[in-house]
Amino acid sequence: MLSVSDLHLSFGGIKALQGVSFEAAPGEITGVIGPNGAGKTSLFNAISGFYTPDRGRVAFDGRDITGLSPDRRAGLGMARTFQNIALFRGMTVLDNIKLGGHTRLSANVWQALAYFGPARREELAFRAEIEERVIDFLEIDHIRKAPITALPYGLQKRVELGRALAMQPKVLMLDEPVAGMNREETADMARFILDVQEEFGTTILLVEHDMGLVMDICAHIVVLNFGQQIAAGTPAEVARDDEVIEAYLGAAA
Ligand SMILES: Nc1ncnc2c1ncn2[C@@H]1O[C@H](COP(=O)(O)OP(=O)(O)OP(=O)(O)O)[C@@H](O)[C@H]1O
Repeated sequence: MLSVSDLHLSFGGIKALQGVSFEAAPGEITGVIGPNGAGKTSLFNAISGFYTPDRGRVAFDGRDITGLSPDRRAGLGMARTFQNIALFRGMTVLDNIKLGGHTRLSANVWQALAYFGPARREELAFRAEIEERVIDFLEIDHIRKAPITALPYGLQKRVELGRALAMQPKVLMLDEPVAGMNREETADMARFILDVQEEFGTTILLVEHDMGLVMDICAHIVVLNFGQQIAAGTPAEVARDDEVIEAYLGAAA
């Protein structure tokens, strides 16, 4: 479904990724973990097309997409959320979710906004159906007209997930979906992520610091440290890996 091979990316002298290779299995949740600065967000940006790797390849559905723009990748069925919520804060929940269907999360957002005017009727009806499904699925009907700024943080993150789902992605990339959440919000989000996987069969790639969540919901985990992939396997396998333990203990020290 989604695979990266031998990805290298550097910023000046900093080697953010040094030969990362793995495959996100179809319909499964793959976690990417690692201490601060390990390269997780850089990896996400390279996969979604915001950064161009110095070397290596990103493939999606058997096709090499390394050179494609984020727009084109989104068009193929890749959606993502961001570490810092990237919603239109002055707009309502519903309008943000609508944007998921219309935009490809890119610099072309204004073009997408203009689309609301001349859009074809059937297209809009079809979109509206998807939007309603997403709203229902994420249990956010009661806040559909609320501006984003009026919502607690946990709900904002849920709306951001909704916007990604409105794109009907084949691959959903979640960058720290529970960062900053309290326990209840985290449990809710975990349930929604599992429901997405179960109901839509979506392939999910997850970067997250909350180790409990990663261990609970991921089938497969990739561990990065200083841009290198130091381990990969099931939660149980990586949890007992000496190099992983060392990396985390080192980071905590
Ligand atoms: N745009 C950038 N310009 C320069 N350096 C960058 C840039 N993005 C990331 N880096 C550097 O690349 C390395 C990897 O950073 P990255 O944000 O990918 O790590 P991370 O694992 O996501 O960290 P965190 O868990 O703190 O979010 C770090 O040393 C970081 O400072």
